[in-house]
Amino acid sequence: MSTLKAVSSKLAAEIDKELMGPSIGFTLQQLMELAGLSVAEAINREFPLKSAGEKKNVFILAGPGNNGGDGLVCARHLKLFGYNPIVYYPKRTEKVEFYKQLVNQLSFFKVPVLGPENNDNWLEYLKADKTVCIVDALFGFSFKPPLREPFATIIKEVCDLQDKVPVVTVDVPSGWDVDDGPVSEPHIIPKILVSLTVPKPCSQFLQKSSVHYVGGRFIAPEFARKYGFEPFEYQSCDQILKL
Ligand SMILES: NC(=O)C1=CN([C@@H]2O[C@H](COP(=O)(O)OP(=O)(O)OC[C@H]3O[C@@H](n4cnc5c(N)ncnc54)[C@H](O)[C@@H]3O)[C@@H](O)[C@H]2O)[C@@H](O)CC1
Ligand SMILES: [K+]
Repeated sequence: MSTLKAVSSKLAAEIDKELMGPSIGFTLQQLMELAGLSVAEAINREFPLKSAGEKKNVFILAGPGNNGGDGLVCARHLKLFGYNPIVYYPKRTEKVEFYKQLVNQLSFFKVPVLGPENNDNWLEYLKADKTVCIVDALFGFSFKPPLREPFATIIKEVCDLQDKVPVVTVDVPSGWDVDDGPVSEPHIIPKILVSLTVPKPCSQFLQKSSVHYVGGRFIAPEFARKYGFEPFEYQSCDQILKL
């Protein structure tokens, strides 16, 4: 088991900037692909299809920023893994071309993407008895409370469901303060958290029964140490590590 280290929202943004800056030169698309793949791998690890019987649906809630983009990528990989992903993407970032491309890729794989054109009635499409988990990819480390609509309502709806359908959170539980944890009621209680690159301080407020993974395997050991944490000891070709 690794020692749990966390970086603040401010430091997480600096890490992101340096990874995509001129000296390292990752593109956002590259990092997002690896981030989304790691979330899909965590879902497959926790809810392998062979033991999930008839349940194959995974409901992905995708937010307006890069956390939402991770959710779109995750949906595509889940489809390739044999799940039946359904995406609700209420507020699309039309000005960034590659978000449109991610949606086109989902339609190429016949993954439904719901939104205003379905009157935003995502709950009608969520069949609790057929759904393995809900993926919370609404907000990540750039979220600043208080929640604005329509997301305040969506998060309340998730909270009403979370006793029946487990929530898998991407990087930061949506609606939580990245540094201070849950700041409003009701709040999302993830069964599984996949922290990307390195956990954020709010992860200390996870319930003891929750499962915590780190994913987004894209940094060199020296880079981790420079930002004050020990590199995570991923095994073999795994994209995730249980903390
Ligand atoms: N280095 C990494 O670890 C990487 C992180 N990625 C993901 O990128 C995320 C950060 O992405 P972003 O910086 O785009 O930001 P987020 O996706 O966290 O959220 C930003 C969006 O949320 C909206 N928002 C913020 N506060 C709100 C409020 N109170 N009510 C309603 N809307 C609100 C903003 O207007 C903006 O559209 C990470 O958490 C992670 O999921 C990956 O995509 C790539 C690599
Ligand atoms: K999230």
